[in-house]
Amino acid sequence: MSLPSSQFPDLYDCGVLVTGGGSGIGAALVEAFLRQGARVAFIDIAEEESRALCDKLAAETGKRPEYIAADLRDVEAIRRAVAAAAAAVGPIRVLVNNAARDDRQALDDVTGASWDESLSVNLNHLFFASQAVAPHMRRQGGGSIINFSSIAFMLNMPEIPAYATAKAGIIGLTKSLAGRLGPDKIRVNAVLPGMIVTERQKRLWLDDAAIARMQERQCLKRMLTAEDLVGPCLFLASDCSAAMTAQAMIIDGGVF
Ligand SMILES: NC(=O)c1ccc[n+]([C@@H]2O[C@H](COP(=O)([O-])OP(=O)(O)OC[C@H]3O[C@@H](n4cnc5c(N)ncnc54)[C@H](O)[C@@H]3O)[C@@H](O)[C@H]2O)c1
Repeated sequence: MSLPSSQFPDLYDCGVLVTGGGSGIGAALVEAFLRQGARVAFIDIAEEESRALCDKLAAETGKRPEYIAADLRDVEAIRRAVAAAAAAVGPIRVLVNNAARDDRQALDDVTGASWDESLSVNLNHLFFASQAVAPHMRRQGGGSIINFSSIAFMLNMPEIPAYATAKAGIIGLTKSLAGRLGPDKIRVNAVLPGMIVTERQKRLWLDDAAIARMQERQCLKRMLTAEDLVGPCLFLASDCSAAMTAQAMIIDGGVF
């Protein structure tokens, strides 16, 4: 599938920050916002992959996103990265909290440290990136924050207890931030992807049988890809969704 052709004029020249933009869905979003004419920065821990993405997009689109290397598990690093992003692309009006890591773990292998680490890579940074970006959005009279949750927390997936907990927590976080930031005209919404077949997912977790089983549950009988998240995220970022906040949008081909 290719990127949707729709243009959102209010995203032109707009400062956008995507976390985990170096691969998968985040990379598709970095490209999509660039193609809208936005000024795009992204944070990622995977330096080689991220720099390769910047080179590829610069060659293909004539525009280079700003890559900021940082570990989102470190709150001070988040604050520095958001400041660096704003210095590079100007005031941030859209934040996409996309980064995560869906490691599998057997129940008996979970420790206090591994549980905390999972919440720090899958939940905590969404709050701290939003906190760091809020003053920039306030100064511009508003903004849009998009939080990546997952339908995984509504399925019986026994091997991802901390990830599922984080993804459920993101719905609560979204509601709370939307209430706190609404008076500043900052909207906060969540997206819940279904099974999105990326290279990483195929390499680590998904075989043909798992993909076929999920398609059996979907209303739409096709594989979903990273590009399927682009239209919903552009819509939530743009003023087309100006009255929409505190919502959770499921993009799963009709599993739920
Ligand atoms: N792919 C799916 O099927 C699916 C389904 C539901 C929800 N989601 C959600 O969508 C989002 C994107 O998923 P994806 O499949 O594209 O994932 P991905 O693993 O391909 O991309 C995640 C990115 O985050 C980066 N990252 C991980 N830990 C980091 C850290 N500590 N600091 C900075 N960057 C870090 C990775 O390097 C990577 O580039 C995630 O929030 C995921 O939970 C994905």
